[in-house]
Amino acid sequence: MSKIPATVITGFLGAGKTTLIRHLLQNAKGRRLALIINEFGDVGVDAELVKGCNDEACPEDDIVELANGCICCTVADDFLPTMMKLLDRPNPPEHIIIETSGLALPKPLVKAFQWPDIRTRATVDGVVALIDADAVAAGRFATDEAALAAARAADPTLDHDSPLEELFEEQLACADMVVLNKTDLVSPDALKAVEKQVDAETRPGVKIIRADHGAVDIAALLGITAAAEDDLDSRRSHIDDGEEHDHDDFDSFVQTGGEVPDLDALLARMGEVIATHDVLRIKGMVAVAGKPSRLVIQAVGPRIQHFYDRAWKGDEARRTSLVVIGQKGLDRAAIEAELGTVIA
Ligand SMILES: Nc1nc2c(ncn2[C@@H]2O[C@H](COP(=O)(O)OP(=O)(O)OP(=O)(O)O)[C@@H](O)[C@H]2O)c(=O)[nH]1
Repeated sequence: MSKIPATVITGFLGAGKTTLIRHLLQNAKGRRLALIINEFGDVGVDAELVKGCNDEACPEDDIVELANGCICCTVADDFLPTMMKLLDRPNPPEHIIIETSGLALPKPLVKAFQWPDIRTRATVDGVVALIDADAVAAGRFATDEAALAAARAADPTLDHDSPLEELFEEQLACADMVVLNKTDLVSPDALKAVEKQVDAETRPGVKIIRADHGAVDIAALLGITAAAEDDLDSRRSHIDDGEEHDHDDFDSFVQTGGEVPDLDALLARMGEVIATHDVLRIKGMVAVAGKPSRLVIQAVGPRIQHFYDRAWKGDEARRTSLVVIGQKGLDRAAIEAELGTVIA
């Protein structure tokens, strides 16, 4: 029996994983795909957006959400049973795509493919790491040496680099292919510098391809045949050295409310909140007063994007829900108060 290939899509918060997967589904060329989506924060925006594709390549039944925290920490409880269910279907998918949360370490997930129940029936075709070229060029993953020294002085047990840098290294070290995304936002010279920085973190021979809005040819992405689960030792991870990985370095919460009376006021306030509190990511759905459609809002660092995705359904409450993610110490009360002034 041939094994069902699975592709793991990793990459930091907002790198463009969902965008790439939507592109993949829309260009699946007749392949039947199943999707496992793991998201940080429980608003389920990614799954909603992917389901919104309404694509034959991946009907809603083939999209599974894993919302109980990061996939790397819930492998046994969530991921394995989900995989078994997909593999046990009378008509299993041709290829499984797994979107990890932006804070997940890919290695424990790849390791799960060594479990006896899975190993004979599925294989990791490839780990694809998405990189936000704009964020790398802006130095978001570089260590702020002064801040690190101060943190170590305050907590001598601190045993790793900045949490963002750690994830950047971790996700690239596990990759079989890197997609350098958001090339539209950086200059050619900056892109070359980013490529060099990325190349330094990958294993030898790993290909880096450039992309704009995750537009990568499905033939390049699927069918890498890496069997990554057989090659774990070459993929270095901080957890190999016995380091803990419990996501304590990040904080997140969901802010909910009613309608937003003035969208421009919300956008302006979000911009201020992101800058003041160094928020990494905000995403969610907004009920804008007087509008029949719901608004999807996305912020990655200082960049905020929004669009109306579909009409509110008759039985749906017109509510606003935003996931806010930042580094440890995020001032939730202050952010809630500031955003609360523009959400009813
Ligand atoms: N300018 C630009 N924006 C992009 C590109 N790719 C994605 N985006 C935008 O970046 C934001 C985040 O994209 P997502 O695809 O949701 O990122 P993600 O990696 O799935 O995010 P998380 O699941 O929260 O980690 C969205 O507003 C996208 O429209 C790109 O190539 N260029």
